[in-house]
Order: sequence, then C-alpha cells, then structure tokens
Amino acid sequence: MEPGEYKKEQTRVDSIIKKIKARIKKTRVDLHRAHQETKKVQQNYSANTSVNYFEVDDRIETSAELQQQRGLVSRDLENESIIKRHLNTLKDLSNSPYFGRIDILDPDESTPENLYIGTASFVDQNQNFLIYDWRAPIASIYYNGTLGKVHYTTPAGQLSTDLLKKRQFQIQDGKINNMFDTNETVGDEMLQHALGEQNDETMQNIVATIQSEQNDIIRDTKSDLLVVQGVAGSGKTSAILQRIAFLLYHSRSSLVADQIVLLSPNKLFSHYISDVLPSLGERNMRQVTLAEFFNHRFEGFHVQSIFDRYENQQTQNNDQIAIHEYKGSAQFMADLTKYINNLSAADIDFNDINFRGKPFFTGEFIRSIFEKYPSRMLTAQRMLKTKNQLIRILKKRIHSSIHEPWVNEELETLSEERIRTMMKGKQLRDFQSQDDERDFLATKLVKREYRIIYDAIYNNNFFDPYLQYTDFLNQLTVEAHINEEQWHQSAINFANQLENHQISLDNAAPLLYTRDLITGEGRNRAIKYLFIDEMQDYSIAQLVYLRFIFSNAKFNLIGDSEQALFKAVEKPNQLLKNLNNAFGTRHSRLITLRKSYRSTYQITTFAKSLLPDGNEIEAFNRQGPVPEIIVRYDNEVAIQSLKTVIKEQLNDNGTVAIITKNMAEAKFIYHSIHRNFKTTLLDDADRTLPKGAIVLPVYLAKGLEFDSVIGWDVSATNYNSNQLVGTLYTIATRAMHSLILISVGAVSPLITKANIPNESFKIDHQLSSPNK
Ligand SMILES: Nc1ncnc2c1ncn2[C@@H]1O[C@H](COP(=O)(O)OP(=O)(O)OP(=O)(O)O)[C@@H](O)[C@H]1O
Repeated sequence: MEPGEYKKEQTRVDSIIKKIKARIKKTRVDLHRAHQETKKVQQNYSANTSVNYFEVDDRIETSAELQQQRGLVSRDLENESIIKRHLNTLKDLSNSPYFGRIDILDPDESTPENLYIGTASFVDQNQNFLIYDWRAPIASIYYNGTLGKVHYTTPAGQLSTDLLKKRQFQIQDGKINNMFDTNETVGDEMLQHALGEQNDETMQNIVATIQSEQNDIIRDTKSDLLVVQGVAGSGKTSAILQRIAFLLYHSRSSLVADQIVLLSPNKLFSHYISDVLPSLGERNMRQVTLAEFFNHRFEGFHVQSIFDRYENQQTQNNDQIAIHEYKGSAQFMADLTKYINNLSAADIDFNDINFRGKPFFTGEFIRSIFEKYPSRMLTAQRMLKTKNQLIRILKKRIHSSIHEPWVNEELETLSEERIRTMMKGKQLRDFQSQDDERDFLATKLVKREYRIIYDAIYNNNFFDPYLQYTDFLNQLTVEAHINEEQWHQSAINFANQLENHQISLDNAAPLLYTRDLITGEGRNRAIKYLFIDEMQDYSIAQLVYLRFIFSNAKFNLIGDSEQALFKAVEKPNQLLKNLNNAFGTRHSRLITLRKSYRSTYQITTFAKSLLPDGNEIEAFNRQGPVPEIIVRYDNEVAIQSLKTVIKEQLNDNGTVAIITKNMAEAKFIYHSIHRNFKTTLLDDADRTLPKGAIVLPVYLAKGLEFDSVIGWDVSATNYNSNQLVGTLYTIATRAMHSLILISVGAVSPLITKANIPNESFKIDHQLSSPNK
C-alpha cells in the first residue's frame, strides 16, 4: 500500500460521516412530521370506527369504509417505520460507513472508478453513490472476484469490468482500525478477527466477510428449490439471513418481509437471529417453529413437538422405527393422495351439524348434496360447492324464520340502545317502510341465533378429517417390512391419543394434508419464500405437506445431514433427488458448504473425526486449546470435575453451555450445580439466552453457539448406538473456543473407535474405578 493511503482514506471517512450526520438531522425532522401525520390519522380512525364488533355478525358485511380507514392508518404507520429504519441505518453508517472498496476500470473508460461498499447505499444530492449497498449488482465482485477481468450480473444482463484493487476496512466509531488490500474473496485476517470474538447474545450479520460460496446462496434468484447442505458452522443460517436481505432489496417492489416465512428449530433460535435483518436495515421475516405451526392449525389439540419425540424415540423398537420411517416418507403421502383422490361420496366421513342438541343438517343430508356434484370433479371442488349450497340453504332458513314467534318476542324486548347499535350505519331513509325496518332487525336477530351453524359450515365442521385419516390408516395394505400387527396398533394409538386431545408428530402433517386436500382449504398462496432451517429434522412427508400449502413459495431448505438427531444420515445428492421427485420442481439447486467457521481449528478437527466421512469438512484456521475428555467412574466424582471445569471456563468465557442428551440429564445437572453457580436450565419455552452457565438438552442447542461447551456424559452406556453420532457431533460443534467432554465410565465407542488424531485432544483419565 502506498504511503499516505491511510491518511487519505481516513479523510474520506471523516467527510462521508459529516454528510451522513447532516442527513440524520434532516431525517429526524421527516420522522417527526411522519409521526404527527400518523397520530392525526389514528385519532380520526378511532373517532370513526367505534363499532360494536359483537353486532357485526356477518363476515361478508365488513364495512368497506372501515377497511379504507384501516388502510390509511397502516400506510402511515408503514411510512413512519420506513423512515425510522432509514434513520437507524444512517446511524449505523455514521459509525462505520463501509467495509470495502473496489477499484474498477470499465471497458472503453480511461480512468478507474473507486467504489465503496457498506451495509446500505448513501447517495448525495447529485445522485453520486458515496457508498454502494452490498447487495448492488456491482458489489458482488467484491465478494466473488479476484483481481483482473470479472463479470457481474445486472438486471440488464451480464457485464464485465477490470477489477484493479480490493481493499478491506475495519472502521469503528468513525476511525479506521485496520485496512489492507487483498486479492482473495475476503482476506483471512478480517475473518479471523470476526470469528475470534466472544459469542454475542444475538447473531451478527456477516456482510463484511461473506465468502464466495456463501455469496452464491445469497444471490441466487433462479431456483424454485434451493437446498443448502453445509457442515456445522459453515454459515448456513448466516447466509440465508443475508439472502433474505438480498431478496428484499432485489425485489423491492414485489416482495415484502411478510411474504417470507422461516421455520426455525426452536424459540431460542428465533430470538437468537432476530437482530440480523434489522442490522441490515430490513424488517424481519415471519418466524415460526414447527410446533407452533402445528399447534396453531390443530386448535384444541396438543401436537407432539420434535423435542417430545427426541425424548421418546430413545425407547422405540425396530418395528416402531419402520412405521415412523414409512409415515415420514414421500411414499406415505403418495398413498394418502391416492386414497383421497379415489374417495366416493359414501366413503367421506360427514358429520351432523347440530343446533340446540339436534341435527340441523344431518351428515346424510350433506352427503346427498355432495353426491350431486359430478365425480369427475376434485373432492375439494365438490366440498366447496357443498359448503356454498349449505350456506344458501341456511340463508333461506334465516329468511323464512324472521316471522317466527320467538323473533317477535325478542324484538319487543329490545332496548332503545340495543336497537341503535343494531342500526349502526343505517339511516331511517334506508327503509321503505316500518316493516322493512322490522325485518332488518329480525334478520339480524336470527343471523345471530344461527351464527353457530354458519361458523360450523364455514369451518368445515361437517366433515371429520380425524375419522377419515383413521379410515385411511385402517384400509392400507402396508409393505412387507412393516409389522402388520404393530401397524394396526399404531392406528389404535392414534385414535386413543385423539381422545386425550393429543396428536403425535408422525400423524400431524398427513392429518392436515387429509383435511386440506379434501376441503381445499388451509393453503397460503401469499407466501413467496419459505425457508426451513435444520431441514434434516423434517420428514419428507412434512416437507410434502408444506409444499402443498405454500404452493406459490420458492423453497429454501437448509441443513446438515450429519446433525440429524436419532436418525441415520442421508447423502445430500440423494436427498435432493428425493425432494425433486416429491416436489416436482423445475429449477432446483444444491449448494454444499464444506468449510466450518464457527469453531477453532482444534475443535473442528476433533468433531469431524467423529464422522465416517468427516474428512470432507475443512476447518478454518483459528487456533485454540485442544478439546479435552474427562473420564470419571461415578456420577459424584464426575459432578465434582464438572464443577471445577465450569469454574475455570467461566473465567475466560461469556457463555458456558453444558449440553446433555436429553431433558432428564439436563435437570440432573442443573440440580447438581445450581447452588454453586448462577445457572440457567433452558427448556423449549425459553426465548432468550442468558450469559454465564446454562444447561440444555442438545435439541435446544441446534443452530446456536457458545464460547465454551461441556458435553455431559459421553460414556459408552449413554452413547451406545450409531444413530447417536449426529447428536455427539452437534454437541461438539456448538463450541466456538473451548470444548470439554465428560464421560461417566468408559468413553463411548463413537469416540474411541473414531479416527481422532492423538494430538487433537487431551484426556484426563481417573486411573481406575474407585469400586475396583
Ligand atoms: N463469512 C463469514 N464471516 C464471518 N463470520 C461467519 C461467516 N460465516 C459464518 N460465520 C460465523 O460462523 C458461525 C456459524 O455460522 P452459522 O450459525 O450461520 O452456521 P450454520 O452452518 O448455520 O451452523 P450449524 O448448522 O452448526 O448451526 C457464526 O458465528 C457466524 O457468524
């Protein structure tokens, strides 16, 4: 670098920050004005809309005016929040305006251009880009290109330029702390610095140090099905969050954050990643865990969570595992689809709709309506027609009931005030005669009375998906490898669980699929992108269902087959093939990430040795202590050692996580140590990660990272099956700087038989069992 460069760059930083600060001042004024405007519209709205919602008794009659008012309020609120977000972005820029510079020479130009790249663009009054947003097409060469001829994609097609220089900056509080020129994607030095820091309470964006292969994930705009298989700590989650920010920028006019859904592994994770998009000036996408999603769709039932299943699956026999695998397969969903498509009117489980303890519409009557529609129509279309017909009949009944004696009686007892509320929005001149007015009120009364029937039709309560699904399970001829008796038992279990308002996870997606495919409802066509993190924990059946209901969404599935808990590992290529077959997608793409960034070189080297094909994993070269295995021969001594280790680790690290195989072990540890240290036991209802010592079962640690990890009881007794390799690997790869494993008794063969180089770990072995 030429002498004087640092000074020149710092002068530029100073001048840009001055301009940003001036813009902040102006934006504050804009924000104040927008806030006043929102307040005015809101006051206006509440004055105009003091409607008694209980009286609005027909969904079809929602006032258009009300909707318009609501629209104004939300538009102003949105406007205000856009300015607020912009202000926050400017504040961030005023601290650190950019992190990169590229010098390019376009063909036919004689002087090079210097472009600076930051988290957002900053443009002066003359439309000069003082900072380019990292998502701008030209910025891609900062991440991808090495010096020389480079290409980049713009909305107008591919362009090429000559990349003359790539410079990286670390700017904090307006001061350049470090800067260097590089030929690499993003030099190791910057990355070393970013990765060497202590774990934050929430995840940080990686915008300044995105790696080339991560950039491919972020900027993909073509795939309908994008599958990212990446080793632990390879930046999958980071990349998809950056991708969401990229997509929102790329499709500013046609995509909003609410049209993007992320299915996340647990609530802790949802909170953990919640700062990334706002730090990039974007709103968060919708986030939901699978358990929340199912419980929302099965109101009144408790759906087994993925965590309940981990806890229970530890006791499944081979026959049960075979059934579980079949129920999670694409084949099972195909069998179910075939069954549903071949249902005749006589096969459908119609229910009576009751009113005051008596059938208002009998199931047989409903069936007779359904039967009238031609069988060449889809079941869902016939159902919809049946439903509309029922509503028409109900309306007729309402109309013919308005002169019944009970209505007259009620009308006579109506208070003035009640009449006024019922007439809200109506003027006397709207009625031709007094009879008209009376009929209007009578209709309202009858509608209210029959509301329960309307709701039952509207909610498809005339059809019983639970019974239908049971019928399906019972009529199925299962393949030879499935034990028939156990299969029937599982159908009985399903029915028994329903009695107790319980649904097991295996049945949740197929059951919803039965309901939605038959009724034609439950689909959400507004969602444009679906992201699934930790996809290895989803069954293909669940993915098929999600594909069915989010039919307009592009799918982004992110996972690490090696981190599958209690399940055999599936090769990424095979997985993509299975998904392509099940989804029937046109443009699918598999991106594999092999380099692990989270952990030190020593931890990654140890963790990858646990896996049969772990040598495909590449460790990032950040140095730290080698992992340690502590072997003790009884719980009491092991707990003593655990306490010593926690104490040492807390001296050097912000978070020390003791990760166990299951909740029972986590509770045991918590009760053994919480008097000695301020300890937090986490369960699946927790949303935040405290600092200090925390105890949690492995499935809650998914997607998270900790400065120091202590894996509890990696003994041969506790880790006795090959199916637990993923569990062990997941525990080890949660550690950023330090990893210690404690074994109560002989160490698991998953570790002793693994090909771990001797110098890659330390062992602290109690010489013999005290009992011997
Ligand atoms: N390009 C990068 N620049 C800086 N940090 C990075 C980069 N890529 C990944 N990291 C860091 O590495 C760690 C792991 O990233 P992330 O959690 O996204 O990985 P993952 O593949 O989702 O991991 P896992 O599957 O193990 O949960 C995080 O601390 C993240 O900030």
